[in-house]
Amino acid sequence: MSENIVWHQHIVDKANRAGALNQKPSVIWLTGLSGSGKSTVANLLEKKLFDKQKKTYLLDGDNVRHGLCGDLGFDDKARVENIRRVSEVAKLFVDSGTIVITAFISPFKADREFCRSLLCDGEFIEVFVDTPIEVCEQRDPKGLYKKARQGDIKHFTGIDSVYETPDQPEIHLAYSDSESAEQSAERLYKMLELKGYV
Ligand SMILES: Nc1ncnc2c1ncn2[C@@H]1O[C@H](COP(=O)(O)OS(=O)(=O)O)[C@@H](OP(=O)(O)O)[C@H]1O
Ligand SMILES: Nc1ncnc2c1ncn2[C@@H]1O[C@H](COP(=O)(O)OP(=O)(O)O)[C@@H](O)[C@H]1O
Repeated sequence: MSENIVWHQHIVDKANRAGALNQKPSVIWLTGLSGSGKSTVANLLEKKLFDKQKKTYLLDGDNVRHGLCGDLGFDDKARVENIRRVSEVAKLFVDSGTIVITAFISPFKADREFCRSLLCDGEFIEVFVDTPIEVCEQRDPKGLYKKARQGDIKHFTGIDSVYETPDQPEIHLAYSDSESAEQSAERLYKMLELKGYV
């Protein structure tokens, strides 16, 4: 924290904003390997919420790395800083009353827990997009696994960079041939409804 700073209490607060929007602000944190389906499911979920007039924002690794985190690479230190910045941004969005969906590999448990620690109880929902690396590599939507195997990309998650599996995610999207991305998004949406977030 910077020195000599004083927190300003604003007249309009998170509860006021959330009340006006008739929703419970939260962070739906999708984590998983590259190609596991985070962006696809996150997009479909945001569309479902948007169609119900909910105020949402989707923070996606590839996109955030075009701007806010464009100066960061993929070694461990850079990934920690990436998730630290994203967590702080997510917290600001929650303060604005928004339902935030994030799609970052976020390979380290401590960093995911850091985001949880910034928020109030129940505001952080960890979703483990648990697709085996063999399936991700087979999909290889951006051709990155191929490049990583050829040695053209260093520190690639699951190949020469670690992914720490969540121990107790709020939601576990276990890979199955029979559950489509649309069905996974619907399952997440129903959970949000059931638990009173929307
Ligand atoms: N070395 C390496 N390892 C993993 N991923 C890589 C790498 N280099 C580039 N990319 C692309 O960057 C996307 C992951 O960015 P993230 O910000 O989500 O990563 S992290 O949370 O900081 O680990 C990731 O996006 P997704 O495939 O959507 O996960 C890739 O498109
Ligand atoms: N059940 C599923 N859930 C999510 N993605 C799936 C599923 N089945 C196939 N896919 C495909 O897998 C790829 C996942 O890519 P993407 O969503 O970019 O993953 P990530 O954001 O985790 O890198 C997409 O091409 C998507 O269409």
